[in-house]
Amino acid sequence: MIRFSNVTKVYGKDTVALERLNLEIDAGEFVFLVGASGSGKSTMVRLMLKEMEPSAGAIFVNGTRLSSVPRRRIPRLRRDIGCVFQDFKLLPNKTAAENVAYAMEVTGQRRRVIRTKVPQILDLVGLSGKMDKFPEMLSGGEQQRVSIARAFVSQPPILVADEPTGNLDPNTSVGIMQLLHRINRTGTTVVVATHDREMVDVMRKRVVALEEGRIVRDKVKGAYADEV
Ligand SMILES: Nc1ncnc2c1ncn2[C@@H]1O[C@H](COP(=O)(O)OP(=O)(O)OP(=O)(O)O)[C@@H](O)[C@H]1O
Repeated sequence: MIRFSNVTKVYGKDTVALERLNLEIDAGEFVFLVGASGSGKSTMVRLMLKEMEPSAGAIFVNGTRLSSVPRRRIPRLRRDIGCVFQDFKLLPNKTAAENVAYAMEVTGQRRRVIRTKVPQILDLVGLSGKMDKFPEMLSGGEQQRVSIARAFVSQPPILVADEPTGNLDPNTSVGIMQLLHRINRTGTTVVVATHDREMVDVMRKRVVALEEGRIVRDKVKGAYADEV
């Protein structure tokens, strides 16, 4: 589903963010990318979204080599990867429902589909009573739920989250992780970059640990928590 093949990313002249990295994530997996600040997590996320190109090596998403995707087809590619960020990235002048609807509009979905799906997805993330609230009227956890709803409303095969709980308190974070887990159970491949070790241990999922742009551990479900 997602494959990094010998990927190196160098920023500028000599900042090596990833070094000959190999990783394979199968369809339906839930994978944490962990590592200290600067270890390369966000770089991996940005490469998966084709926000930039690797310096060497190749990235495949759904069997497609990203470097062969022309610029004009990037929007189509992004439809297959929902993304969630630490700072939610909601439009402040739109309500929760409008934020989700807008994401569907820009990908060309029909009005009728949007009208049906928006309430359904907001209900799924536990926000049916807050559809008409603007982001500033919502808590951080609620805002993140809106952004997850927005990322997932078209049921992409992959959902990528970069520090989704970075701005949230521990209890709220657990709720967000449980939501991502539920989304994963519907068959969506979920990749979460985080430095929240406690959360990672609780979740008992595959954990890929990065250090200075290299994978130093790759543990399947549960094994990681037992070791540390
Ligand atoms: N746009 C950029 N230009 C130059 N160097 C960059 C850029 N983005 C990241 N880097 C460098 O690449 C390395 C990896 O950064 P990256 O953001 O991928 O790490 P990270 O694990 O996501 O860190 P954090 O947890 O702090 O977000 C770091 O040394 C960082 O300083």
